[in-house]
Amino acid sequence: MIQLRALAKHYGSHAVLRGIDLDVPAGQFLVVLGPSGAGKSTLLRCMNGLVQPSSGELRIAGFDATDPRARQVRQLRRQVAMIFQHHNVVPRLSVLKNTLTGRLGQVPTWSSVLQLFSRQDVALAMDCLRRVELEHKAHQRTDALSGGQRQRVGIARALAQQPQVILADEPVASLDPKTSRLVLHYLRAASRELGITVVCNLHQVDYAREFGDRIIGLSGGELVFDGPGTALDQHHLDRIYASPGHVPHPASHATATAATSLAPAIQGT
Ligand SMILES: Nc1ncnc2c1ncn2[C@@H]1O[C@H](COP(=O)(O)OP(=O)(O)OP(=O)(O)O)[C@@H](O)[C@H]1O
Repeated sequence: MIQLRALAKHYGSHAVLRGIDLDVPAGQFLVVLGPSGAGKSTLLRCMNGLVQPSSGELRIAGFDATDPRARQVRQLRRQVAMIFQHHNVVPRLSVLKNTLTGRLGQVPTWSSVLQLFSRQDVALAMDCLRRVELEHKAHQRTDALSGGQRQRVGIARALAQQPQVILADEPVASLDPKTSRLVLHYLRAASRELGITVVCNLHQVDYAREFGDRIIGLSGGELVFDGPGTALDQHHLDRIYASPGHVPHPASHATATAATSLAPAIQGT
């Protein structure tokens, strides 16, 4: 589903991604760990065509994601949904309308401009809201929801797009542990039940272990770990968060350490 070969990204002399090789099969829930500045967001942005790699190959959902032509990028983005840390929902719109915006790339331009959605689109959006247990909020304004509920609307909107891939960039960064686990549960259900490939950037090691089918660790733009959560031991964490020559961001290192020590508390929520 996703293939990267020697993928590199430089900003001037700053190498942000240094030759990443990766194959992600359909339906896998892949977690990307790494300290602040490791290149996690840049990797996701390359995957949806927001950032042009400097060199290397990147194929995703059958598209060449390094092809900058507008039509190619549009087609790629139909298959690749994004979920952001700050959920990016439109507060004044209803929950249902926000979810329906996931259909905009799939409907003719005239109906997207007029925001005319078919009965099938509305039924699909309601089904997506049911998947995140928010169908009872469909007609409420989105700004009446909590942060966690808004992130669930963000997931419903991504599902309404019927993508092959969901890219989630720190989707639980500003949520409490219980809500975070709920949001990750819905994302994992999307991969298990709908076969959607999910690539999810996280700062919390425990969530990565609990939810990821597979974890990769980035450090200084290099892939330094690739395996299941059970194989991710302290040695690997040291390599990811404090590899030689890399000065870890204090906050992200603290998050990794704190998350590890929070394990029993989180299990109980
Ligand atoms: N448009 C840009 N121009 C110049 N440098 C950039 C640009 N975007 C990202 N960078 C740099 O690339 C590096 C990696 O950034 P990126 O956002 O991918 O890291 P990250 O691992 O996602 O960090 P965080 O966990 O803090 O979000 C950083 O040093 C950042 O400053």
